[in-house]
Amino acid sequence: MSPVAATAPLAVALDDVSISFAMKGQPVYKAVAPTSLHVREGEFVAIVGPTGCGKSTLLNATAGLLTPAGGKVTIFGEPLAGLNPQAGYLFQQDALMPWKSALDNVAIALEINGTRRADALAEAQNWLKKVGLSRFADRYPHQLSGGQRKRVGLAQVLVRHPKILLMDEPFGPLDAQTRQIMGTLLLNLWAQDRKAVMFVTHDLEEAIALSDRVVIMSAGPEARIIGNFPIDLARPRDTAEIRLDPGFHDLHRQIWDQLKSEVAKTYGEDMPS
Ligand SMILES: Nc1ncnc2c1ncn2[C@@H]1O[C@H](COP(=O)(O)OP(=O)(O)OP(=O)(O)O)[C@@H](O)[C@H]1O
Repeated sequence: MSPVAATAPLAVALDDVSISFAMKGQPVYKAVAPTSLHVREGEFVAIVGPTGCGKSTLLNATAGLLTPAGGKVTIFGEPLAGLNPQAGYLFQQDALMPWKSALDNVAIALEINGTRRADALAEAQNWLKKVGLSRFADRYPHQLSGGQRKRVGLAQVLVRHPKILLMDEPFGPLDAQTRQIMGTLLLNLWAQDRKAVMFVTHDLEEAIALSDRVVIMSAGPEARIIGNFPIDLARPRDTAEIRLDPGFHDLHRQIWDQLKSEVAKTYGEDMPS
């Protein structure tokens, strides 16, 4: 059981979802075999698995960026048709516009939905403050560090108040220390209104430090979810300090026991013993 109440409404229900890719002149690639994943309102779920297994693909199906070959995607009880309007998506790569300041990059997320510019700017300023960047509002992306650009990216997604947050290796390019700082910032912001989160990461420690539940995907092709580990560590958490908790080590050992055999399948004989 995840620490989130089993009675909380379902934000995302993937039921027997399978995903294939057709490429010219090649057999259809069955990336994801029928698999199911339910994420409740207020639940933070991390998805880990070997490289290329289909983690991003599953996130893309939830975002409505691709249509599954089979199964159902249901968002707050409604079948998903087209793009998921409830979801905010944060990718590994920055999605910032280089010709706009940090403030404008956040404000534009509201302006494209019809918010008046003055209101959008005020709200953007408010979010830059929440991510600790008030003093950098006028800077352009190339004048910001990697961690600062991630903060702008986070503000750009959260300013729209999505009910579901889809995060695909969002802190991947950052150094280990900045990743932990970003993790703690994310948890602090998340604690304010507890969105449903699906967080893809290669980093098992990061997955445990952040989430209520870690799910494991098997190696592809025909990957599916094969492990489900509730993370009952106390909140609020500091993502650096929680790693010193004995409970953290127990969870890491249990989950890695299952994950390592999937990782080994991906690397075959190249896997160091
Ligand atoms: N548009 C596409 N066309 C063809 N194959 C694709 C496409 N997108 C993904 N794939 C394949 O589907 C599989 C799953 O890809 P996906 O990006 O979801 O994996 P991942 O688990 O997120 O990988 P990583 O951890 O390396 O980011 C891979 O074998 C990939 O090559």
